[in-house]
Amino acid sequence: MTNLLLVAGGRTLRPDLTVERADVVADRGTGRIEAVGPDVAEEYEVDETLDAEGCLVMPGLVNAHTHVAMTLLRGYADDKPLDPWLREDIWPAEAALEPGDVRAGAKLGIVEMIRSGTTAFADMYFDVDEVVAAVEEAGVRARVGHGVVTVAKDDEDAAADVEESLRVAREFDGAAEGRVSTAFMPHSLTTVGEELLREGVETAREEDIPVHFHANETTAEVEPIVAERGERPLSYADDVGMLAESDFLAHGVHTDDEEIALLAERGAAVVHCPASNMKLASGIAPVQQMLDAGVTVGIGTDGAASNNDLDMFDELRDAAMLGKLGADDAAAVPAAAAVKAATAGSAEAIGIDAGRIEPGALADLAVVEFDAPHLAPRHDDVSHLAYAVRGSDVRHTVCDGRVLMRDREILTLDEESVVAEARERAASLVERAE
Ligand SMILES: N[C@@H](CCSC[C@H]1O[C@@H](n2cnc3c(=O)[nH]cnc32)[C@H](O)[C@@H]1O)C(=O)O
Ligand SMILES: [Zn+2]
Repeated sequence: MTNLLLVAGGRTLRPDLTVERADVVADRGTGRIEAVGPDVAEEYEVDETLDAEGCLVMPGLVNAHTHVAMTLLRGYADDKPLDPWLREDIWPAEAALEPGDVRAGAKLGIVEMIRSGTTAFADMYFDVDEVVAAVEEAGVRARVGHGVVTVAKDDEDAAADVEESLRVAREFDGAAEGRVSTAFMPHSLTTVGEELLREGVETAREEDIPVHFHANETTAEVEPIVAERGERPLSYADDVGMLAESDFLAHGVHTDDEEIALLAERGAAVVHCPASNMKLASGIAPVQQMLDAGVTVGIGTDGAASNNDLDMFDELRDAAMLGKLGADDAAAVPAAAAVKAATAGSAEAIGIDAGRIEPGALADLAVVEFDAPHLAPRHDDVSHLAYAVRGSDVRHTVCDGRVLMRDREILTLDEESVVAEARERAASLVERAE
């Protein structure tokens, strides 16, 4: 047994975003790409082959910000701005969530992601052991964490929430044979009090734990910080020490020139969530400006209740479209930039060594079929990835050198029972919540 997987006969998206005829050999032992090239099939003895004839082999998409178990709340409350949506609908429903619900919702979301070619995600939620169990079973990769909210909690509960986030970050780092990594995850700069935020971040820094949080998502989140502190939110975040190179923040919609310069200087990444920003009418992130400044930009779906799906192809199209609208320039966020953000950019943002097809990189791949009418003719594969491919065009998904979906059949989870359980649990959750 060689333990090698061959992805044969396809065209391959290279790190420089060019496309060439090339096979890919992945080592299931190391989980890494062994070789890429037009003739590598002849050089290796492999024991498993995936047919990619007529397909494009690309890095697995990386969903750099989500709350995966929120699939159970998909379509539960729509058409409201962020603050009332969270306070009146989402948080009360989440208060009724049981650990088994989080497991079921996470599995549903992971099935959806595997189907649409996403191989890794960053997740902020609670009952993180359930998310980890789902990741382990499904075979995907994730950076997970417990979201801390201290507002409206007494001192003891608030401190316990911070402690839980640090505990989770310590305990699960390296789980699922190394496919799980972690971060300390204060929910946002306005939902976590300053003292506990500083303490938590300080501990995270001492222990080399990355920090992930929501920031500058709406003006309603920016204004109180400016009013109270006389400084912009990211200047405050910098002062707290949460803009290190390992750190990544979700949204960054309302960021000014100085904040963008600060991000570029410190090396913290921004995860752009265009669908969520449109749906909650949060605003338009200055993505092209961030890219021009040298900020690492990834893309995320955010939770399914504000999207309402976890299809990263939708997301990267939205990123390209909204980037143009926001910059008032059709040349802004071009196809290649959007594809890069959803792969290498997201991988860099959340700190995993994936998102590019080259020897040595993690063997996380999506094989996209180009046969459908909406993908004809085939002038430019990268254009299609940004503007025309849908998640349902993904034929095979590979993570860590292991095939998770072959010919649209998920091998690691029983899709039918995952969907059935999620439906049942969502129904009783809503009953309990109301
Ligand atoms: N420990 C916290 C939970 C925080 S998890 C992260 C939270 O982010 C929420 N969330 C989802 N989407 C967004 C968004 O776009 N902005 C801010 N929060 C969001 C999500 O519903 C979840 O409650 C508690 O006890 O309430
Ligand atoms: Zn979020």
